[in-house]
Amino acid sequence: MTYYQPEPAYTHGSQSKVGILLANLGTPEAPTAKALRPYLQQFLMDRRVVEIPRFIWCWILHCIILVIRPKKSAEKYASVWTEQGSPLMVYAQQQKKLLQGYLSQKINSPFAVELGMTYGNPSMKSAIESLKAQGCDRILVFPLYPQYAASSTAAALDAVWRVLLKMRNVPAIRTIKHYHDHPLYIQALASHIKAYWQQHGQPEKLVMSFHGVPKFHLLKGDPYHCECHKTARLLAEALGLSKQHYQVAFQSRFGRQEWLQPYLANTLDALGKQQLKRIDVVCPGFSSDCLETLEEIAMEGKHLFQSVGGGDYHYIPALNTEAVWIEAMRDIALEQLHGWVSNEFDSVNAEAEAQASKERALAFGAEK
Ligand SMILES: C=CC1=C(C)c2cc3[nH]c(cc4nc(cc5[nH]c(cc1n2)c(C)c5CCC(=O)O)C(CCC(=O)O)=C4C)c(C)c3C=C
Ligand SMILES: [Fe+2]
Ligand SMILES: [Fe+2]
Repeated sequence: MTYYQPEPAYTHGSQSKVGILLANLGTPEAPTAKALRPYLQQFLMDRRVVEIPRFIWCWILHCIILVIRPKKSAEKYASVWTEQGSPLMVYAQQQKKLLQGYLSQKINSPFAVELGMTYGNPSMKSAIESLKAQGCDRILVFPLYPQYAASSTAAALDAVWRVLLKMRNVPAIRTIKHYHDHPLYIQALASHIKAYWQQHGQPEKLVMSFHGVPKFHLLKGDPYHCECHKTARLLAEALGLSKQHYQVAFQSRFGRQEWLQPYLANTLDALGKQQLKRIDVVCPGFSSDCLETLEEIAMEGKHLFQSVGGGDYHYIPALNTEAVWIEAMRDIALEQLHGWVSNEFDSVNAEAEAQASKERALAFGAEK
């Protein structure tokens, strides 16, 4: 017996690959209370997600939350479940396949893409083991969260570190912390929204809704709140929206603590009472649709807004498998893979560099 996992056989001279590990949250296996229980238990036992002291939290979680919530959440999941499974999983698998294809047109050296979930399956362990079995000794971790939050991004990275802690032959690791202000991400959002408006017309107001976190995370230095606001500002600029034409809100409050404000429910209530003729809601922090967008925003939100006098309500789908988004993912990954893969960008850069140095040499010669 050894503490460290057995390794794939090491062979001299084998070509090493680069792995891209798409990291996402995870989702239950089925829309049932039975499947929700272990998922919620793993999720809500994570200290990154709930920071209440363990002895109090274990009691609350097991005696109250895991008794009541699985059934309620299962009903919500059932309302968005597809024939292929949970929307989050379906989109994440499609994103993985598409990214693999898009990258293969740009990368000349061997690479592999895998999907790993912080909670549930495919686990981070299975994803990393699969990358290693395919010969990857360098891995880029690409969280599918544009804005950094300790409760999402750091939780995903923790799940990666936990796997590595038990590994004898640890791969080199690079991580993407965030891309909330990356021009390609902002452009992808803007062109996706513009295309939606071309087809469906434009609203009086665009609500940009982000997943919430407890307010004390912000007070203790989590940059998530600021990153959400920066995304919103850049997106509004790219769409040419002035301040009165958009609003930021935070959704999915969990528990009794104060969360980031304004709450989406209050925002929709106020906008509905103003009897706006039409609002659109978009969730820029979700790279794919999931329970939180399809049920809470597209269904519950619409009901809230219209029940107090609001007019038309459109939910603009997440980026999902839009080509602009997969291209953005590819190019964000390529920036971070610099020096690890050979690609067209490198040859373009190499050509530009060669040309620049030729010009410098000529200029130097002329000066002399
Ligand atoms: C931006 C990403 C996310 C952050 C930050 C985040 C923080 C956070 N979430 C909870 C509690 C729950 N979230 C749940 C679902 C869920 N959360 C995210 C993303 C972020 N969460 C996604 C994409 C999803 C949907 C998953 C899916 O299967 O579609 C749930 C489970 C559903 C339910 O029972 O309501 C809980 C619980 C907390 C407490 C938190 C920050 C502290
Ligand atoms: Fe969440
Ligand atoms: Fe802030």
